[in-house]
Amino acid sequence: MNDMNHSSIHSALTGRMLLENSLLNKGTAFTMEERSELDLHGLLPPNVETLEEQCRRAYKSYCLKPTPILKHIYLRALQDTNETLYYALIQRHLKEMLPIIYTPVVGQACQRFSDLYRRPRGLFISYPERHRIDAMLASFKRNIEVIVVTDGERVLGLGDQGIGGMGICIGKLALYSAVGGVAPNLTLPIALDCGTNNQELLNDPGYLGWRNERIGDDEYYEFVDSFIQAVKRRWPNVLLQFEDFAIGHATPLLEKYRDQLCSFNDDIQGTAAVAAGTLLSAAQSIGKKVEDLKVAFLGAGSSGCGIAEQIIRLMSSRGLTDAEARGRMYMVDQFGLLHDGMDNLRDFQQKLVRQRTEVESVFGEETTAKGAFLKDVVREIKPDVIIGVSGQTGLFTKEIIEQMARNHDRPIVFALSNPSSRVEAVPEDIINWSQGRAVVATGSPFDPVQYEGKSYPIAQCNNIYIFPGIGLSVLACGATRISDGMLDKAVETLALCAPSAMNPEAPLLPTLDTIQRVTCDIAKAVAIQAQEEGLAPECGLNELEERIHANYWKAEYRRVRMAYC
Ligand SMILES: O=C([O-])CC(=O)C(=O)O
Ligand SMILES: [Mg+2]
Repeated sequence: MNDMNHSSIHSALTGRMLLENSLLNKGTAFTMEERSELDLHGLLPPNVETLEEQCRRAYKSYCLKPTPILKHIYLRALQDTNETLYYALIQRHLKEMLPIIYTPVVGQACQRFSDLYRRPRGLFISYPERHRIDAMLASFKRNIEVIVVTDGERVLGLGDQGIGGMGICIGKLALYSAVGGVAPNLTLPIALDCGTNNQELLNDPGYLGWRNERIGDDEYYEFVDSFIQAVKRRWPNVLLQFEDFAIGHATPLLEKYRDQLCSFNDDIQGTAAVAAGTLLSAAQSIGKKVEDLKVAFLGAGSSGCGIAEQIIRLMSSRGLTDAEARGRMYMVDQFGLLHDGMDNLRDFQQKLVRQRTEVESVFGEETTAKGAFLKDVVREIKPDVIIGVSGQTGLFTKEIIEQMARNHDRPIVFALSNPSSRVEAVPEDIINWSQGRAVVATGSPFDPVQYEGKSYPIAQCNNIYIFPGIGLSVLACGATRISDGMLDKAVETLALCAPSAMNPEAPLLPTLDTIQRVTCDIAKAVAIQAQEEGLAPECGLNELEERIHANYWKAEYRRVRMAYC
């Protein structure tokens, strides 16, 4: 049991060194007693503040920062100075600060990572230093329970950002703590520096990563493998989240390692789970059965195909055969609707393609040869749902949305590419072009849209609704793997928690003021499933609930005492 919420902390550090440690530092909240015991007198202004007072003061400074990226820089500096205050502050202003510490502003922080770099956080493992991985991991004396790792090759929809990908790992882990209650000292962000093919970074004299083109696949897989094996030696029970790997690497890495250590890919499985959960809510709110829907995807990379596979499992759990469910998926990429006559299909696309003969009979030979694009698919197939994971803005055109609105009374439109600058169409346009009838979700946050006197909330269909719950679950129940069954439970639970489950006019996803409670519900459902599958030791429901509660770290100060060695 994790008693860190209540007990005092013993610190071997005193004086200035203690104030430099962001996990232990309380700044002006060190009491006079602590200041005496820990040699802090004179190093702090004399007025002792409460956490609440510190939050008010920090919020004032935050508000003085004129732009989102300056606000981000302020919060990151606070995180590196005093983590308890940082989390207390963002939990009090979650709706306002989430877009600053996470998507979309974190995208800019990744793009400008080297310019903004100030203090060490996390681990940078570069290819030329690959022989030192064990020593690097050993240098972290703490026990680590959750790692988010990236190679920075596909950061959000912003492409190759080299070591700038560290920014997204830091952002994800901040949410593990702020939303999922994973104590920050148990988390570690890692950037695997395999070089970069981003010419701008390579030309930038200030770039802090390894100035080299990305290594080839043979070296790459060997490098990642030595990293994974070192992690398994150092922290065999850690939960490892793969983040923002490029499409060619994401699925092979997931397939190779998901049975070797407790791991999952956030962009494939996390995004898939939140998208399927949101689709279930959307179907309920328009009075349709999810298994009756036809779904077209724009983008058939690892995320798009991951979402399709998750929806197939959802439909199969509701009575469809696997083949019937697959028959409802239409994957479109830059070459058109995927069919089995196409060259260069990736392994993970093979099971999602249509038959060429079928495509030809619907679209004709000429269109099939050129590629049947989303507008053709929407016109001829009349999907109930379009899901954009293309990483490119503007691809949900007025023509496509108007056609969707002609086909269906309540078309479902998910524009999931991140950050906001990459969204397939902005919600305001989707609502206007469909005369207020489209059911809309996006990956990045958007304000509600006003249309003809009515306000339309826009669901943020982002994996933030999933990964913190998985982390909390693993900590509480000790799961050794993340199975498909566990993700299916996250999907069902998310949809059950959606306000639209009670009222079809209400939002499709839980609002942010309830996200911590929803995360605990997801953690519980996922843990029960892990136990049923033999992936976690059995315990009673009460004990499980207690463990979730006990593991939920709270951003509160604890008495710091001197450790006498
Ligand atoms: O980070 C986010 O907001 C969601 C995500 O994983 C991605 O877009 O790669
Ligand atoms: Mg991602």
